Amino acid sequence: MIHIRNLRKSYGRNAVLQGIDMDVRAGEFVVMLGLSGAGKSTLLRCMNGLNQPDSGTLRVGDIDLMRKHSRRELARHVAMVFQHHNLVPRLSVRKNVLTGRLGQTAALASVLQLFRQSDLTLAGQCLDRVGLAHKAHERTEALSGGQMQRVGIARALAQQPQVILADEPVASLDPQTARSVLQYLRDATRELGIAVVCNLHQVDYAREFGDRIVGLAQGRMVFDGTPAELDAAALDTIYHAAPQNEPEAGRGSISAPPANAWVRTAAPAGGL
Ligand SMILES: Nc1ncnc2c1ncn2[C@@H]1O[C@H](COP(=O)(O)OP(=O)(O)OP(=O)(O)O)[C@@H](O)[C@H]1O
Repeated sequence: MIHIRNLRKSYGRNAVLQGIDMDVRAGEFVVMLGLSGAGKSTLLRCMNGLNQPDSGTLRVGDIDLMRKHSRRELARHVAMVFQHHNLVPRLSVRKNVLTGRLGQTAALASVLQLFRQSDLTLAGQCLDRVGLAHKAHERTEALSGGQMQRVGIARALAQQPQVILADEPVASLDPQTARSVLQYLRDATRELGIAVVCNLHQVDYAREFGDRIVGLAQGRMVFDGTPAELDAAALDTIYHAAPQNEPEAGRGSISAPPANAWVRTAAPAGGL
């Protein structure tokens, strides 16, 4: 579903992605972990066509993102769930979900916000999936933060994408609400066979919800394994990476891990 090879992206002299190799299959829930600045959002934005990589291979479904492609074409494949959900507060919940259809609606109908009956039915089904069908006609601003994020998920599902990219979708939520939001996301994507890549800062949630966990450090993938394999040594590799070109004694290989491999080091005293 997602195919990435030797992907590189720099901002000026800042080499943010330094040769990422990654494949994500349909129905797989991949959680991406890493320190702030590791390059997680940049990688998601490349997958969503918002950032243009410098070089490498990046395909989502049958779209080659290294070549010219239309936003509408990409919207049929990729949906995004944002940390701050990016909903329009004064619109109804259903209208916000329907905006997920705009990329696939004829241009004039989009401008006039005319939707087919099939789109209205789909919006209802997507809201039902996140347990909010009864809120369809309420103004979105009246919802709680967790409910708004569930509307954000429903909007992403309404795009009928092959891939959902979620950038810290539960960062502003309390633990109980965060878990329920991730559960809705995981259930919906499993049942629909959608591939998910989800950036998180919470290791516990990564273990609980990820089928697979990917760790980024300084623009390189330094871990790729199951939740069970994410032990203290792996966490050390992800979160205590030495600055590039300045390897610490005994941890030299982390600044240049072999492609698509991860490096075990001694667990830090006290763990994370
Ligand atoms: N538009 C931009 N212009 C210049 N530099 C950028 C831009 N976007 C990101 N960067 C830089 O790229 C690096 C990686 O940023 P990125 O947001 O991808 O990290 P991250 O792992 O998602 O961090 P966080 O967990 O804090 O969101 C950082 O050094 C950041 O300053």
